[in-house]
Amino acid sequence: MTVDAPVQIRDVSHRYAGRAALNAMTWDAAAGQVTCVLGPNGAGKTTVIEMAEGLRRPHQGAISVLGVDPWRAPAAHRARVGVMLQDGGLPGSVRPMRLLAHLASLYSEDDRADLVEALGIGEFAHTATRRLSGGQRQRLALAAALIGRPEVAFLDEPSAGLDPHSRLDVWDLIRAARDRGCAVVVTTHSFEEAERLADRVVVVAAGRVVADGTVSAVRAGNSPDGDGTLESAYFALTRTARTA
Ligand SMILES: Nc1ncnc2c1ncn2[C@@H]1O[C@H](COP(=O)(O)OP(=O)(O)OP(=O)(O)O)[C@@H](O)[C@H]1O
Repeated sequence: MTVDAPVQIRDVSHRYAGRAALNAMTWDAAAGQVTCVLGPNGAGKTTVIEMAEGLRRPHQGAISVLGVDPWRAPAAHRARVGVMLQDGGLPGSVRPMRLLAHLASLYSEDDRADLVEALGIGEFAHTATRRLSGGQRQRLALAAALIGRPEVAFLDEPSAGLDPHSRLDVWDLIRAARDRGCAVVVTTHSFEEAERLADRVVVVAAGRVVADGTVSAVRAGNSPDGDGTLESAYFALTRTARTA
């Protein structure tokens, strides 16, 4: 854990209607790194990410994003943080080019053309968002999250449902964001995605962190002979949490 990490989750607990969803969860995401958050359905990934995005307030614990509590953050803070939600959250009647032009106008730096090129958005740039395929919408949502070169990006399953070419494009873009210093937080159910992208993985189960480290450290620490796969480590870790 580092004092100056742009994303700091500290002892965060949360309940929905009396049922625990997060239980003293603590992890960080560092600048210039991709942090992949893995965990079974219902483990608490979306809940904690929504809190870090300032959309939900924890019942206990503290969250800091770029040094401020995201729940109380001023509008200027939001311009420094990119968000890609699982359901896209895109307005249906707007055309991609118009949406990206509007978003770019909110930032000092206009990197629209690079994102359109990198994600192949040109081929559907003038089609209403509601008429786009799932994968096209996904690519547009990623461009919307990364426009303006945010310092922190929260990407919820960014490559889910994409064809193999688009997945590679998305991974390249995420690496480029990391290489320019962005703290990128990716939630995923894909071991391949985590192995290819993550500088660090945080495995959560039943609202708790059950492993946190590099892919190789998590692999080595959670297989009997120390050379298992991330997948086998994940199953060992999440099985333990389920029966705990
Ligand atoms: N708005 C809500 N009201 C009540 N319970 C909720 C609400 N949102 C989430 N939960 C519950 O909190 C727990 C954590 O849910 P969360 O969506 O954070 O999990 P997740 O790890 O993101 O799952 P998935 O992989 O399916 O997206 C689950 O038991 C879920 O049913």
